Parts: sequence; C-alpha cells; structure tokens
Amino acid sequence: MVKYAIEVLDVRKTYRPRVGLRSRSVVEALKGVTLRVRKGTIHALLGPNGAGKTTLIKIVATLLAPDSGAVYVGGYDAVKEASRVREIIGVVLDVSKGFYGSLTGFQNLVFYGLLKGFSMEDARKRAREVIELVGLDEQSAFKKPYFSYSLGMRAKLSLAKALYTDPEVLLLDEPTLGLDVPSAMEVRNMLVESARAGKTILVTGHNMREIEEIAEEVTIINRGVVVAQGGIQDLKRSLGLVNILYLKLREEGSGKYLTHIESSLQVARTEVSRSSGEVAVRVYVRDPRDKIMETITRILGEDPRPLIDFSIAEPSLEDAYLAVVGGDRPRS
Ligand SMILES: Nc1ncnc2c1ncn2[C@@H]1O[C@H](COP(=O)(O)OP(=O)(O)OP(=O)(O)O)[C@@H](O)[C@H]1O
Repeated sequence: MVKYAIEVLDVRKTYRPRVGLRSRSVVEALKGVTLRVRKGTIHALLGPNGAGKTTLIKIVATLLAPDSGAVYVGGYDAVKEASRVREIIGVVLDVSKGFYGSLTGFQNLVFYGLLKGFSMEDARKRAREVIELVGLDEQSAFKKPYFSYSLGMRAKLSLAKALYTDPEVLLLDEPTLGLDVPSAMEVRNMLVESARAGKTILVTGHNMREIEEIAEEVTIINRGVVVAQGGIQDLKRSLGLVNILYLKLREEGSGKYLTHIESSLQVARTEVSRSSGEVAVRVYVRDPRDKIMETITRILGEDPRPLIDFSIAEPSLEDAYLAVVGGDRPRS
C-alpha cells in the first residue's frame, strides 16, 4: 500500500514570462521543493504571496509540468501518468474560474458530470448531493446564474466541483477565500470529516488559525524554498517557541513561589510587575503545557496562599510562521 498519497521530490519550476517583444525575464518559482503527505491527513502549504504555493498545487494537479524532480499522487507519476492522477484528484484553484456564467450552479455541475462520463440521471443526482454537502443555498444553486454569485458562493461551488467525483486526494488553493465566518467553519469541518474518511488534502491558505485547526502537518515555503516542515507542535518546539505562563500572586510569599517555579521549569525569561499588593508575572517557559500544569499543581499543594490566578498561553502556528518568514516582503 502507498504510505504517502502525495510525494513531491526536489521539484523545480522556472517561468520565463515575455517582457516586451523579445527580452525574457526568469522567475524561479520553485527551487527544489520536497514534501510528502500521508494518506488520510491534511497538509497545509504556507508562505507569503509569491512563495510558489499555487505553482506547486498546479504541478501536483498535473496542470503544469515541473522542470525537474518528480511528483507522485496515489503512487502515479504526475507527468507520465497524468490521466491516472486526474482520476483520483479534486482541485480548487481560482474559485472564480471554470464555470459558465449564464448557467446555474446546478447546471454547471451537471455539465461537469456529463463531461466526466456520468449518465444524465447520475450527473443530476451527484450534483444535488455535492450542493448539499457544501451547503450552497438552494435558491442560488438551482435558480440563479453563476455570474450573479458572490465570491463565497463561487468558493462553495468550486468545492462542490472538486468533491464531485468523490476523489481520494483534494488539492485546494485557498478554498475558504471570500467565505463568511460560518461558511468557512462549515468548509473546515467538511475537510476534517473528509480526511477522517480517508481522503488526503493538500491545502494552501493565509489564515493561520484556520490552518492550525485542521492541518496535521505543514510545509512553509518562501521564495521557492522549503523553510520549515513537519507536525505543527514539533515545528513550534524546533523553532524554540515558548509557552507563556501568566501568574497573579499575592505580594507575600511571591518571591519564594517564583524561585520554586524557576527552579522547576526551563525558564527563558521572567517579567514581573507590581501594583497594590499584587504581583503580575509573565514566565516564558520552554517546557510543554503538561509539565507547567504539573509544576503549578505541585507548588500549590505545598503552599496555596500566594497564587491568585494563572493561565498558560501556547504559541500559535502564526508565531511559528512569523518566526520563519516574518517581515519578508512579498515578491512581484
Ligand atoms: N504564469 C506565470 N508566469 C510568470 N511568472 C509566474 C507565473 N505564475 C506565477 N509566477 C511567479 O512565480 C512566483 C510564484 O507564484 P505563485 O503564484 O506560485 O505563488 P503563491 O505562493 O501561490 O502566491 P499567492 O499567495 O499570492 O497566491 C511569483 O513570483 C509569481 O509572480
């Protein structure tokens, strides 16, 4: 059995856009990117504008050929066996492309089904199913022409099309772009459900909170190069990101309490401020949350009096992302 549903091995891609009549500039969009996505998982491809994410999605989707390197989807070579790959993928690229403006969403999907070899009856049945699955409202789906759709409705219809053939692998370039908050949440839930059901998803996006909620692993690329990769928690740890422990203590006994904390945990830094008999402390800790909780509980057992309140803030994927590409200006 194939362990990785998607394998991208040392892929390079250069664009040579025409500038003026003769001269050509060269854009190295991917400079040797490798990533592997395990079957039944969600892997997020992150990076600033122009990093090369769309280029990579298009290559995995067989829409662009790499200059060098190899890509396998479901074990099939995306260049030599492109038609096999196309049978097992669903793709969302530009949510505003790929539909006929004068047809309704339903008609567009039925037409797509017929192109994919479905009978008229099956094409209509499947179109209804995916419209329901993505939560596209019926009035819009069956009555309104596509050209009148809002960006959010277009995004849902794109997703419906990607899911139409019930593909093993979903390749989604910013699938929640333009969706309102509840719709984006519905889509996220649907992706998580799809992965649970065994589908493999490679998704790009700029909303780190959304990505953190759904993805198991991430690849961060910048200027065509992988700058960080792996499980989200491992990534935070490897970047040396720390938890922040907030403590509110009574003045009396606070010194001893803090000494205890600092000797039990790997503390990177402590910030203390005092006001009206209370001490507010921020402790930057390298230990995981469990260890911090265990330490607080133990010290509390010895002397509960100084502690008024505490909370722990864990670093977010956004912190990790900013640590890797923070401050970098978008290209082009
Ligand atoms: N058809 C093309 N011709 C020339 N250059 C291109 C073409 N498509 C993309 N590029 C360039 O390749 C680089 C990577 O672009 P790509 O669209 O893959 O980035 P991206 O990470 O998807 O960005 P965004 O987050 O803005 O969608 C950019 O410098 C872009 O300008």
